[in-house]
Amino acid sequence: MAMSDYTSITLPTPPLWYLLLSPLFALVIYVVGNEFVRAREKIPGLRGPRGWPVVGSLLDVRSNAAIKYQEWAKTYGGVYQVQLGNTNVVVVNSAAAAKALFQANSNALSSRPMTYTFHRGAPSTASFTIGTSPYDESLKRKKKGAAVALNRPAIQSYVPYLDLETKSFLRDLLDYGKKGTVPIDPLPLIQRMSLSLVTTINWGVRVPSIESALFREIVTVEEELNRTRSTIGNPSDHIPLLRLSPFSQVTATSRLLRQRRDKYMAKFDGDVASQVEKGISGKPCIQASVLKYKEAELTSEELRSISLSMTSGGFETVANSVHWTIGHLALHPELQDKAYEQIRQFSGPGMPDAADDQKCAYILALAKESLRYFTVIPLALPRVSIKDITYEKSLIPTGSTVYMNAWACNRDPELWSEPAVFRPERWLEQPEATVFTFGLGYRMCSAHLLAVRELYLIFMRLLSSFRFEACGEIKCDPRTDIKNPNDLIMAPKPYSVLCIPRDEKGLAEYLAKNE
Ligand code: HEM
Repeated sequence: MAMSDYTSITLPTPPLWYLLLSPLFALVIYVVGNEFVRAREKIPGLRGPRGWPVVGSLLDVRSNAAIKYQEWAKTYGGVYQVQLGNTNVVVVNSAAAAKALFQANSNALSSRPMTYTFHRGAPSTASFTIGTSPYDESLKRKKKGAAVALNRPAIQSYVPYLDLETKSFLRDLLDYGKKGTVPIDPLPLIQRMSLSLVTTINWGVRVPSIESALFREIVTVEEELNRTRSTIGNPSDHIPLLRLSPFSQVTATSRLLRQRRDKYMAKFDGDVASQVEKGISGKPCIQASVLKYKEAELTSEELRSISLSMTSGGFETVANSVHWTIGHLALHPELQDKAYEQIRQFSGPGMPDAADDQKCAYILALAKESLRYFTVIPLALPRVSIKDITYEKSLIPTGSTVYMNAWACNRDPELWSEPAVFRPERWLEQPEATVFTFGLGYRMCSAHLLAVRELYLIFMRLLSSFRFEACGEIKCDPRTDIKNPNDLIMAPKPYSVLCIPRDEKGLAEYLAKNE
């Protein structure tokens, strides 16, 4: 056949209806195929809501998932499965089941899921924070390094930092609140204290003021980055179809944020590394401990990952716990008065000692109650199983995603009477009860001892120095008043308080002498 014969062939024009309907056919084929995939993921024998095609139960839990999961437990029992788009999740909602699964199967539940939004584009697992790393040799090295820097003797060496930062916090409340005469939003002051605790404990470097550019940069970047770690709030983690959307800019945004974070991390890490190299014994800090801890054989990427973990793990968690609690205290003067009385009985007049290791039983109880009642990470951090687990009659296969609903476990009526009431006394009656807020098992919060010690001293000093009075309406109910219900770490809505010094002259004199 000659060439010209081919060029003369004219293809039939497809009818218009065909052109219009073919994307719809493709979508239907996708949805049907995807439903088979989703059905195959379900665990036989475990109950759970049916959910919708493609999205599963994602739309039902997009606002405050922990409360919805707690409600569903009434229908499906303490352990059930839900489908968030294509992610099949086992949700654990009772204290007994959480212990049976996360403690008794600590090793089997030692990994984390890799998500599209957060993990995509990262160079290697060594560069993830400890809390977002899957289980592998690199994670084991990082956890070993962190454990050395966060055990009891290490925490003891950080007491001077706790002392300094809590005093600075009192000074800020006194100054910005004009000795109790001007209402303030305490959040930036709380954030400065929490951030400076992280930076001094990790690198021996302070963030002395909320006016500093460094403060503003770190707060902005860390808050935004934590948003990309949301368990429920990134639909493209669970619905693969959405990843095709040209409007999905999340990954580009997180890349930019990570670049900004790398800048301040590199500066902090570099300063400590050069001190250690020159044999200068600077202030005790986590980075110096892990640099000197040769047995862990950490790579430079892993050392950086430990820094990232301390910042992302320690900043917003402590800050938000304090923020919720001050709001709640302002609404409950009777709680403040009881705490004040207990502190005075325990430590006499003057500033409570930073070296006191949580010996004032009532304030320790108040710190634990704050952790229980507000549960700032309501779904803990997601886990992935690395071995099969048998739970009652069901086999939870290797590779399953499992959420611990710490919120529901902390409010389990089998464990607590009146779980929806803030009552520190419950911890005096049941001192050995579990705080589920830090998770359980091998991947439990690496810094839970440090976190409780920080909160204890913060509340000791706050409540012995100030009375908090609400200014305008304070909405501080953790069931209804969350600022961004999709976030990983829950914050309350903004509010203002008067911080009235209990002994203005005595406090001002103490701070002038002791800073
Ligand atoms: C009120 C304060 C805090 C709360 C409520 C909290 C809560 C949590 C939770 C729920 C987890 C996941 C646990 C699990 O999967 O079972 C976690 C992990 C972690 N936290 Fe905390 N945390 C707090 C403070 C801190 C602080 C101060 C640091 C560091 C200075 C820190 C560092 C970490 C690290 C490194 C992990 C990852 C552990 C792993 O994946 O193996 N946390 N935290």
